[in-house]
Amino acid sequence: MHVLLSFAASLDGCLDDTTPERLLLSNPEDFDRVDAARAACDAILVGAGTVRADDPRLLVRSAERRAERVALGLAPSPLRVVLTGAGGIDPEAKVLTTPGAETLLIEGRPDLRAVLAELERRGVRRLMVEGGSAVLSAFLAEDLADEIQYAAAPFLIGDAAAPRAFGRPGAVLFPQSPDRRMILAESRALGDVQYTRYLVRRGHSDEELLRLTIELSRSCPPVLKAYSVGAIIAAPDGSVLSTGYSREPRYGLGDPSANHAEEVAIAKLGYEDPRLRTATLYTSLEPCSPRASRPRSCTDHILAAGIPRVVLGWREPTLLAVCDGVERLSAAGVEVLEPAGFAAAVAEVNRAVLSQD
Ligand SMILES: NC(=O)C1=CN([C@@H]2O[C@H](COP(=O)(O)OP(=O)(O)OC[C@H]3O[C@@H](n4cnc5c(N)ncnc54)[C@H](OP(=O)(O)O)[C@@H]3O)[C@@H](O)[C@H]2O)C=CC1
Ligand SMILES: Nc1c(N[C@@H]2O[C@H](COP(=O)(O)O)[C@@H](O)[C@H]2O)[nH]c(=O)[nH]c1=O
Repeated sequence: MHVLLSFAASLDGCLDDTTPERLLLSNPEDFDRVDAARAACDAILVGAGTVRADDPRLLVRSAERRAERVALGLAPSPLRVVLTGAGGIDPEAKVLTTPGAETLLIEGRPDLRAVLAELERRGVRRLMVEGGSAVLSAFLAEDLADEIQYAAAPFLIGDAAAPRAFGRPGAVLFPQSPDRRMILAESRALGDVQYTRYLVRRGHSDEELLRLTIELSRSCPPVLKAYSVGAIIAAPDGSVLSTGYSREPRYGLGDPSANHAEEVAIAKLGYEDPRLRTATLYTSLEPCSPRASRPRSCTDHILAAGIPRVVLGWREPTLLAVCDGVERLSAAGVEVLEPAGFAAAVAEVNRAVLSQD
């Protein structure tokens, strides 16, 4: 299961102030981003403290997004999950009484791994954890988070008693330490809010890095005539050197709407970077060759950069073009690996492109 933590915090790291009113850290643009993230999940989880403080409904707000979910055969809003310990929650809480989604109340503070196993049993593949402080910290401290979506609000709270995003400094031992830096997957301004997305490293295997390319590919601006692809370039010890995704806004390559994941990841380093000569390029979809939108295909870029090893999630289907990337790379002496078990997830990200006549 993919576990995504989502929160907004002030510049001094607070999730809230100490007044009883709900503090809005996000702006309308950012709340809309959160709404889209909710709509892309199977379940939204919060702790009892958040229900007591905010009394949220935890529903997808946009009628259009609810309709899109229904068209895919899903419930209009994801399953709502509330964790409580000894305290319980008010039976009149909106999360229990507002219609629009099922609510699962998990009582008695079970082990979080058992919670995830239960949700998996119910078919949850993407879980969004929306807070609060104790629950976000617990998921990170127990190394159960795959991704963090963080909105920084342009003000300070300045109150030591206000809840912090991740516990008190020094009080929790987080595995996401300076020795295990997270991967910066996205950062952009949404009005006066800075939105940042990190992917959390939980291993160094080929499969782990390939899985993260698929998560990166979910950032691609969707279009019907091109695939959504994610790419990561990593050193032999698994440390990430660069990332890219299709149509990532990056200039210097030409029209950004034609950008391919692999070329962006390579361009961020430059052909002359010596680390490319021992690196592995991970990509959710076979590198293109030939290419209609630009003279140089991603296969050309990989060969020109001297990258000796490529790991891919899915061979390009014969739909938009006939791709011979794997053959060309192999013929040039590049080691190409295609681990099993990733095709369905890549196809799912690209379902709109693949379902065209
Ligand atoms: N800015 C933002 O994006 C967000 C801000 N917030 C803010 O966060 C604050 C609430 O945070 P907080 O008080 O820490 O509450 P939480 O929402 O993190 O809930 C904590 C409670 O969850 C229950 N629980 C069950 N299992 C666990 C577990 N394994 N680990 C931790 N808790 C568990 C316990 O309930 P019990 O008490 O019943 O034992 C515990 O007290 C509010 O001020 C809210 O406004 C919340 C969400 C997002
Ligand atoms: N205040 C705050 C957040 N708060 C989160 O939103 C929840 C309320 O959602 P709703 O169900 O729509 O009422 C609340 O319980 C908490 O999880 N989130 C953010 O992205 N930005 C913000 O500024």
